[in-house]
Amino acid sequence: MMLGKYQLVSKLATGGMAEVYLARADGPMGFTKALVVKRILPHLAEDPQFVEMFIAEARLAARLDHPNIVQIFDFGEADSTWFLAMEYIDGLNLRVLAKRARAVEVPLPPACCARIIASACEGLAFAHDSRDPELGVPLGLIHRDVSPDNILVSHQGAVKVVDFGIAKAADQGHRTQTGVIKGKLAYMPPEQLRGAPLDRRVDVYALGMVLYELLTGHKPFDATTEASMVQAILHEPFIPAEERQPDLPVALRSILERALAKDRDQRYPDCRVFQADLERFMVSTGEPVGTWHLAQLMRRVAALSEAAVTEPIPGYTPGRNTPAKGTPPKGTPPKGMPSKTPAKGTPPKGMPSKTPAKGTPPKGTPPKGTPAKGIPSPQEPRPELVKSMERPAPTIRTPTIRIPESEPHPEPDEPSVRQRYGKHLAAAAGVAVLLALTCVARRDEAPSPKTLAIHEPAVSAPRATAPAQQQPPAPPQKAAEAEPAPVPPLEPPVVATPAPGENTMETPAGAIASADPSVIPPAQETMRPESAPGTQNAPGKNSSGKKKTYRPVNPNPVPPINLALAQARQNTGIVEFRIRPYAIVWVDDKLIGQTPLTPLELPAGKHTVLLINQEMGKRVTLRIEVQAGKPYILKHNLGTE
Ligand SMILES: Nc1ncnc2c1ncn2[C@@H]1O[C@H](COP(=O)(O)OP(=O)(O)OP(=O)(O)O)[C@@H](O)[C@H]1O
Repeated sequence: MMLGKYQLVSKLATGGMAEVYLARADGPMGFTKALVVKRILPHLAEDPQFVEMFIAEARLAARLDHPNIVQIFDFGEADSTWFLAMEYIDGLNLRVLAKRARAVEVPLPPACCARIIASACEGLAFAHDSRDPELGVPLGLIHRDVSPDNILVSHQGAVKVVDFGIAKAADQGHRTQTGVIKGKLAYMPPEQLRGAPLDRRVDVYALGMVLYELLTGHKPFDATTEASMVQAILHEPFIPAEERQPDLPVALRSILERALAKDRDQRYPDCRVFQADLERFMVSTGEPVGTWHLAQLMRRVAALSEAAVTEPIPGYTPGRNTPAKGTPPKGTPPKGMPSKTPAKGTPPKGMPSKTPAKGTPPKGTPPKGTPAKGIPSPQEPRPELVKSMERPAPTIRTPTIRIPESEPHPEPDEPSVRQRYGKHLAAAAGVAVLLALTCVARRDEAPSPKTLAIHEPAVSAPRATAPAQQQPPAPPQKAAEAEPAPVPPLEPPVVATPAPGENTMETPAGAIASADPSVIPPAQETMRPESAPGTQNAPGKNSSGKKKTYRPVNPNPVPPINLALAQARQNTGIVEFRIRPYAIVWVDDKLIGQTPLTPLELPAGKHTVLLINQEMGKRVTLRIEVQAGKPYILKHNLGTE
């Protein structure tokens, strides 16, 4: 789906007033860029107050250029709604990070928690100190909605504050309704609940709440209702963090006491002073804790989460018992699982994608919670890269491609349906009350090397694959360990004659499927490398030695793979992706799109394919080698990972 000039690839989250999408911008000469597009929820797009708030976010956030604040690229109106385009953060928000860490029993080290909050302090302090570029006067900008959802940690360990949606500059005070509470209740200091004028200390308090949660895994109050939460924030002392976490360093207890003081005069006066205390604590530990350490933490959590999710689930029935997004199945032993190769780099560079096949889920609407109907059971075969060609090929060869490690990959956040504590405080006699509030995964060590079996498709006519389908696939990891050989090129392709209604994605290893037209998307385009026809270039490079770029080919209608091949250039091959149940596909760090996709034209040579299924918590890296003039079908069942 397009929004303005942006291709929306998949939804990352639905917030209180907007939807957040992973998106891609395509430019001339194959230029592409992955980014995030945030657009006002349809039912709010006609509400002038929300539109104004959204536009205010754009105006304010666009002024902020700081490493700890998500950068805004663009802002505009399209399809009767407003949107923001911003930097894509390849990582997790703190809510998800803490949840996943808990699920796999990876403690968040106090020093790492301090590092995260100190970095967020730095970003917020920058915002607080920002000045009008023309007048030079302080803007009086405060965030007012700091929460674990609005602080992101990238896989590279960068900490970024997002969502200045309700940020308010001092000079905009007249535009804000008196008594309206915005932000998330649990993170609001007393003065915000009382509807008092706010200053930067509101963000100090909220950050203190986030720190408390990171350190203890709990909120400082045990309130179960909004009213009791308000009561507790206003009048009750918070539960001492050491009661929740007895071994909490004393210095951090003191820091929490000061950050969470009900009386803001007793609180840190600003985020810089707060940050300074956190930095002192980190220094006192005698160990450095920086970006690299956060990246390590992210990798560990991601790796264990992935391992947990991929553990065979007793009684698992695809389509019914699918574990929650990013949540390891109950009973999965989290300890002792192998850690995975660290993620490195950021994949977000995109390239044009394709149109979904008939009868397949549309882009941006991945199946919720459960795999698509017909997903193979976990016992079913490992991924296959199956070549195809329009002739029967009765024999099967299974050379393997070793996949030495996982590559960095984006791990889109879990879609969150959060409550927006939106509205209406009735402030009365010092006690305000309330509220109509609503709206709402690498490898540290060498992982088991993955092997991608490349089968010379033994495909005869429509249904010649039955015997092979009954064979369980050989464990590819073992094969890889035994054969750490260089990646072999793929064999000449074979395309099977389709059988009506056949879905070949479950075909076991060694058996090539048929090229069922129903799974070949009638997409609008494939990709073609920007290199001179007929030239043989180094893998990943064009004839001038520069990094390859890609451009869409085959305008409407898009041919099936064999036709795409016929139109391909001499030094390229065609790869079709058949991924179960679906995945966001990156090739060579370029975002392709979400399956189903039309066949992709790739330069001959080796390529890295990254498959991400956020709902299943899966991030799989595959290495493939493409030969010029040949079509391939990359089959992978994430359900059997
Ligand atoms: N630039 C980004 N890169 C990656 N993920 C992002 C980005 N911006 C937002 N997200 C994801 O989307 C979620 C919601 O974002 P955001 O808080 O900006 O939306 P919102 O609609 O303003 O939500 P709310 O107003 O309810 O706080 C974040 O928690 C994060 O997981």
